[in-house]
Amino acid sequence: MSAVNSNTAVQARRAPASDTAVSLERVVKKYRDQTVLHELSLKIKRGEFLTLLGPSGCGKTTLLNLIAGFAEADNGEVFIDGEPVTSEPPHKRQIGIVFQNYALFPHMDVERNIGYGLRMRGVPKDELAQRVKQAMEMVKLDGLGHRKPRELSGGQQQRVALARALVIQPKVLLLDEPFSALDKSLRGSMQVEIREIQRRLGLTTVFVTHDQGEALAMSDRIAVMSAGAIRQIASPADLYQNPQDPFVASFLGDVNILPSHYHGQSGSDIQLRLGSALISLPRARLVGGSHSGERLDIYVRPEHIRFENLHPGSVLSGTVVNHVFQGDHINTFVDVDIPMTARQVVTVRSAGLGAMQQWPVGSVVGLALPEDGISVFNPQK
Ligand SMILES: Nc1ncnc2c1ncn2[C@@H]1O[C@H](COP(=O)(O)OP(=O)(O)OP(=O)(O)O)[C@@H](O)[C@H]1O
Repeated sequence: MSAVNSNTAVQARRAPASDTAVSLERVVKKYRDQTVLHELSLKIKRGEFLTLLGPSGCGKTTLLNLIAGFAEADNGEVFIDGEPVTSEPPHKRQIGIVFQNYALFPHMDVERNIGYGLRMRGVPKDELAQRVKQAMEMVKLDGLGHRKPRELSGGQQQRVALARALVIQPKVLLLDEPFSALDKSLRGSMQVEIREIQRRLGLTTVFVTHDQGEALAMSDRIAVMSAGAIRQIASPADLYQNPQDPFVASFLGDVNILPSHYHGQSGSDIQLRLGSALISLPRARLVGGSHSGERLDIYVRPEHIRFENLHPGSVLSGTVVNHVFQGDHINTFVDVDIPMTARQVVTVRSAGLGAMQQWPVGSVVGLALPEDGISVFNPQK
């Protein structure tokens, strides 16, 4: 047998490398009598950029702290690279972290801040200097090595924090709301830069934010959290287009909620009564089951509704009450009368100025709903 063949044989006997970098299994975290995470399970793939998105207080930072080792689970297990680390202290987990306030050491200059983790690990001086230099180049901090944090801009401080996290060659990078102290334009460019570095290094990254736009723009997958649980985890496009939960649908982008009633089924379609109109949708758009006459909420995003000349078959009709110019799109508010339920204002989003010119305030319009881009939820379930 040749050397190559025997090598192959050895590899074949080995278990295939898992594509899971971090795994949490039924973790529970309590603070006194408050349960902050409820038997939460999550698998983070190697090299992916995963975002924890949710409103304030839903448990995002707590989850990050369990991965980092700053907090210990009351129940359940945390694995990194397949090894249980639930009781391991933070310094044994090989994790890089960028905190919201960066947490730089004020008395150390940039180089010493970045080299801190390597000094703690006893890395020899020459190698340390080399790695600090590389990290500084990567985050574009060349020439600022001898400045103290107070002599840096917010964006530069963030670069130091990022370099300090990257220089230890972490198994996982954790980012806890790292952009919140930056102004809007800097935030956008740092998002792009961090994502480029992360991709180049193939670095498994967990990012915490409560900013939907940031999550949609940056992530391979988003885990939407509320009240200590993950409601849905999927790619940004899938979450936006196919939410499986009303909370997810309304947390990720604007949505109109139209009250309807289940009418019946025909083949692979369901029929809903919306006011006096009967509409047919693919069965797959309804999340959960329903019975005849039961109330169902139709969730439709503003950009999926179309204006039409009012005609007897129009699903919805209403009066334009306002146009709001937003630069790249216009939001038009239409006061809609849904017979047998209630009047409500529906938002329609369109690109360009066409809708504003064609349907001035006061116009009576018809509104068409698409089959795609609609989700239907049973509010009783
Ligand atoms: N050390 C602690 N002691 C007691 N309660 C805590 C502690 N840390 C967090 N909590 C509580 O746990 C819950 C979840 O907090 P956590 O910081 O994880 O939420 P979050 O989603 O990160 O919120 P935010 O977006 O505001 O940072 C909150 O109700 C919070 O008050």
